[in-house]
Amino acid sequence: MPSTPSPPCTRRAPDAGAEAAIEVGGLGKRFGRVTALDGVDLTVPRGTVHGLLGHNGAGKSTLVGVLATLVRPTRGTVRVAGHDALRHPERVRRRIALTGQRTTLDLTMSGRGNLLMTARLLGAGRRAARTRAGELLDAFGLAAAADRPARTYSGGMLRRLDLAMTLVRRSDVVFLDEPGTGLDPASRLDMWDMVRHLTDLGTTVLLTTQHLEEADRLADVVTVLADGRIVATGAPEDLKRRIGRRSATAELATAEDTATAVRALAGAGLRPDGDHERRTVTVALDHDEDLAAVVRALDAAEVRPTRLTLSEPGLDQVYLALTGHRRTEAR
Ligand SMILES: Nc1ncnc2c1ncn2[C@@H]1O[C@H](COP(=O)(O)OP(=O)(O)OP(=O)(O)O)[C@@H](O)[C@H]1O
Repeated sequence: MPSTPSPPCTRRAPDAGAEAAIEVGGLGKRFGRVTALDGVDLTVPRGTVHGLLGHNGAGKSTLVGVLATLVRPTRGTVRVAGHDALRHPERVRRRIALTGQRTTLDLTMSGRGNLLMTARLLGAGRRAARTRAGELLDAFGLAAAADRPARTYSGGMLRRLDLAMTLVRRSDVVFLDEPGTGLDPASRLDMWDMVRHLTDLGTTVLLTTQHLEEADRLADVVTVLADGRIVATGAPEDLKRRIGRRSATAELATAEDTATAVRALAGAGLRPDGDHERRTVTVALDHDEDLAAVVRALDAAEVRPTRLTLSEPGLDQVYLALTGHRRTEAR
């Protein structure tokens, strides 16, 4: 755990005055006949977490590759951490960190040893390296295990050490790929806390994830890419409000009740979706008055649901509505 953990769901207001950490305009990238990015405009304010969502092949890795100066775009402008990434990629590289799901740890060495070695390789003096390693071990809740070989660490501890390794050099922008993947629920929450903690230190995080809960919990703003274009961008709550739908689901006692409920709700001008096998009927609540209409229609038809549940829209639903793709869970 970080020494001063931030609440996991703190949302940050963009700092309008400050220069954005990432600014991309009219970005295009073609690989032969494949258009991987097609006119992407993106601004990420400093000190925020930005979630990048998209189906397989949507262009996420290409976009991160361009931002991290690993892929040269076909057209467009790219500024990262205050530098033009196309004209001065080396300046950008000094200000960013990129973590994948592969760990580059030496498991025979201790956590401290790994951090010290990386700091020294990056040119830090002995004392500066020790100080930085100590800070990171504290911040990532690894101080007690600092001098044990990393092979004795749990999966969650290794992921934390891996993230700490990418932060040995202080970076303005950190690119993270699915930080919660492969962790048990408690370690995943710890990891999310840790990512939020990065923004407390002024770091900007661009998070690529297929896990919508991760994006929902972590990101101040989410951008949804589909086929190389941005199809939506906004705070998760805004996207859910704008694109998602509330719905009510009635569970019925018998197949006959289910059929009656579907008829009654359709007769009331609603759009029921009956699942006769499960004996449920779901109705999208497009208007404020629709919930009352559901109850009235069922009552008038003398159908008594065994249960009536209300569902608030999730990011899953938003994603599906925007991209037509179901998310692929890799967990
Ligand atoms: N080096 C390359 N050569 C040819 N085509 C490429 C190359 N890199 C990416 N592409 C293509 O560009 C498109 C976008 O790929 P990209 O890897 O950016 O998507 P992604 O959203 O990261 O997908 P995933 O979630 O599967 O990693 C895809 O059609 C992909 O096949």
